[in-house]
Amino acid sequence: MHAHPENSLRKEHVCWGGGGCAHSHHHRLEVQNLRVSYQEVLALDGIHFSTECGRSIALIGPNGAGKSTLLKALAGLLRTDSGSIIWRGKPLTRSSHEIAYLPQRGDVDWNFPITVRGLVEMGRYPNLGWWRKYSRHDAEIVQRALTTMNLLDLQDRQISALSGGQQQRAFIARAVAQEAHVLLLDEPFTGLDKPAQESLSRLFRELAAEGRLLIASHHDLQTVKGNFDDVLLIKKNQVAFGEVATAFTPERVAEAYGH
Ligand SMILES: Nc1ncnc2c1ncn2[C@@H]1O[C@H](COP(=O)(O)OP(=O)(O)OP(=O)(O)O)[C@@H](O)[C@H]1O
Repeated sequence: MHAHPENSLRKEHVCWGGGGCAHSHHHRLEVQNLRVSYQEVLALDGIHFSTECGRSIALIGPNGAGKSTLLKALAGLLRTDSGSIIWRGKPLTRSSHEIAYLPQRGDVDWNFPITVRGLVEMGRYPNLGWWRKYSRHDAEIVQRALTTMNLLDLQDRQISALSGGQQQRAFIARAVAQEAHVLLLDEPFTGLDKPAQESLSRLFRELAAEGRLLIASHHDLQTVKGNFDDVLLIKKNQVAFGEVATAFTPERVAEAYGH
């Protein structure tokens, strides 16, 4: 059965989503000694961390540090050279509907002709086998995602006719409809004004409280504290990982940014 977001309990006991979540176990994501390269360019090396549903992680590092690469690798979209990504105890070898990836704004064709509802409905397709029709259950989940993300009034709008904040919300609604446990977001705050950033940050807290795992690349060092539980600092290699309060020190930031 599918857990309703509104039924989700306390974050230390609950993983969001359907089935198999014993209260004594957490859905864990473990990354072990990950290395990724593009032909001769080594983009990531020695990335290793372990986390669980209910956390939000800021992925920080200078330009070219490998943030997008790591998010794509976690989404199962890239071939890795070595190391492993273990999701719920099993190696992740390809993309999973439990893990949703939201690309950088610049990588999305916002003129693609699709309505908000159509985009959110796309979230159901990974769950549909070719033999199964889009059901009333699917429609309910889409409706709930649109409601949760406050998009009901905008559902018939083309995504090209939305503000940046609304576009982000529509993409997150798609991930919610997908019943993703893990949300990988590439620079979700970029291009949003203050109110939209604040509402997105509130939404992140809610999604984490529901028991989802959020990993977002982030450029604004001033807003890490308060918006995220943990930080993963990288510069091709891993510089630090841990709770923001302890791992996000000026020394580590200087190490990652090289000054
Ligand atoms: N398709 C590609 N082919 C070759 N090299 C690539 C490719 N994509 C990324 N790279 C290289 O891999 C490294 C990591 O890039 P990545 O985009 O992951 O960094 P990033 O931390 O997301 O950067 P930014 O903050 O600028 O978005 C860089 O050296 C980049 O030039």
